[in-house]
Amino acid sequence: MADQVTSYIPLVEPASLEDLSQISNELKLGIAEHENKDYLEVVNGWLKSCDGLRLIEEETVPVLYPRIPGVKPARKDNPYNAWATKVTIKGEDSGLLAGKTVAIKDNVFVAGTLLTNGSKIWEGYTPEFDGTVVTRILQAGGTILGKSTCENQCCSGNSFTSASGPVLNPADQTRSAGGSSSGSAVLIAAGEVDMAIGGDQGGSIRLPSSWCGCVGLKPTFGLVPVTGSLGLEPSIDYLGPMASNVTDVAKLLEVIAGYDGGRDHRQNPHVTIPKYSHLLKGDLTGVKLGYVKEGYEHATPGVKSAMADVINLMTNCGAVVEEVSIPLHLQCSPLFTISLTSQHHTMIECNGQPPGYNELYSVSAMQHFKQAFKSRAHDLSPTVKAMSLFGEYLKRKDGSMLVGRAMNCRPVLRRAYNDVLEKYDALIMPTIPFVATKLPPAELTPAEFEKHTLFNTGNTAPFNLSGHPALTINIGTALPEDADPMKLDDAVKLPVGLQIVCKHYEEVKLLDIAFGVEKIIAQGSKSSS
Ligand SMILES: NC(=O)c1ccccc1
Repeated sequence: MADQVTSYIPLVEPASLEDLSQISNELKLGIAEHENKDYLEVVNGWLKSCDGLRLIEEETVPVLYPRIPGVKPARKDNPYNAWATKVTIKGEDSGLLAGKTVAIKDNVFVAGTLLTNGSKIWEGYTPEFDGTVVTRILQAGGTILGKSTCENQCCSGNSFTSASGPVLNPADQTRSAGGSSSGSAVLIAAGEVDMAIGGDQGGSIRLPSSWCGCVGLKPTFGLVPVTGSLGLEPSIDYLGPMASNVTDVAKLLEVIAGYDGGRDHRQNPHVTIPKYSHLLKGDLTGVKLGYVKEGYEHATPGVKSAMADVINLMTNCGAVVEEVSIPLHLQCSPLFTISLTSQHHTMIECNGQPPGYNELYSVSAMQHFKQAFKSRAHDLSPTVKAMSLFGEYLKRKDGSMLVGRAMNCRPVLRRAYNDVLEKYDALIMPTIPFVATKLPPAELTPAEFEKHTLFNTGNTAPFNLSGHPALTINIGTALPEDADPMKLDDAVKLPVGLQIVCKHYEEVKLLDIAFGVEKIIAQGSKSSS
């Protein structure tokens, strides 16, 4: 039939008189009972006109590389619980990622492969197209080995909230791997993949990278398209590269960065993508670094000492490191709380994809979420439930003004960092002021649960709000504060991450500084062994 184009039009029943009179009463629209039938004609006329959608083709994303559905590996093949699903997808024979294996965080679409987003809510959902980053990895010759476990709806900086159970830190399996891209970091640290895609709304790339000893980059807002992934809140959603070294992070960034033809409203079409991986020199001579006092004051002695060591090495290589103060850095946590919690509720009300953006929507994901949320919202984690409660409460109490007020602080925060970045090439601070904590016990009250999920984002979330690119790189290890003082000789030292932050779109400089740090750390460990 010539007039039949699209596959699927979501069904909405025609309105009844009762529907309209109920809504107009609730909204106090001042519509008289006898007028309702006129309004019914207008409303149902609009609804009828929506049938016309059938005549217009829908933007679809072709799946370019064949694959078979994945499988969840058996426990013995998944010692850290870092794989959500294993599926091998081979890309082009050549390209920047030829020979590289990649894991994809389980909030990103891999067509034909189950997606869980760490939550039972998504049980049974299979996306029908690939996230843009997935397509780009395959086009660049990468081989995808599967989906990595992530925290429940990505709402945690720890690694115990996934519906499939805790993800274990390879350095000490009683400890957290960090999250929410927990599996991505663990698979890199355990040597199961070369690289991984992570997602980050408050630190979820950098937190697990830091605690597992990887390199992880949250790019400038909008540099990497998030098309074909499940977000939390459109103004703090990011995808980015993770790997065991700076060169691989630069390569993966080079492949996934860049304009996606308008499928992601966050992107600027005029940004050109440098060949990041060709531009690494690692010369720290004359590089000016601002050591953010507020990001460091609360660090544990072990983390402070690792930071002091790396600063010493950097200074020996000609870098200039000076303490800087940015008081807002410590004061902006309510901005994150408001974006994450109340705005996340908006996402839930909109089935994960708020209307009004000029971008690609996954209608199947919206449909799945809608049905699942109706029947099994009880399966969400206590943190996500608390976010729903808070968001709905704010909505009922006109809290949207609070959201607006908080959003208006964002440019001020951005300027506070930019003012300092006028005088320094980069800001530095520990990514997390303490090393990996013990995985919590299974039975937690909602308040304890919340504490264990939102406790480590103090230095990371500000840059989700400000949009700056922020990278974490391992600078050594430290003893955990809670190590048994009687058994210090047996205690495992755990990775410490250095966070480096540059101006918007200065990923070349950021990666180059990180490359310099990587070099001196490698030299340092050579000379000390
Ligand atoms: N998705 C995130 O980045 C996140 C991190 C930590 C806590 C909550 C969310």
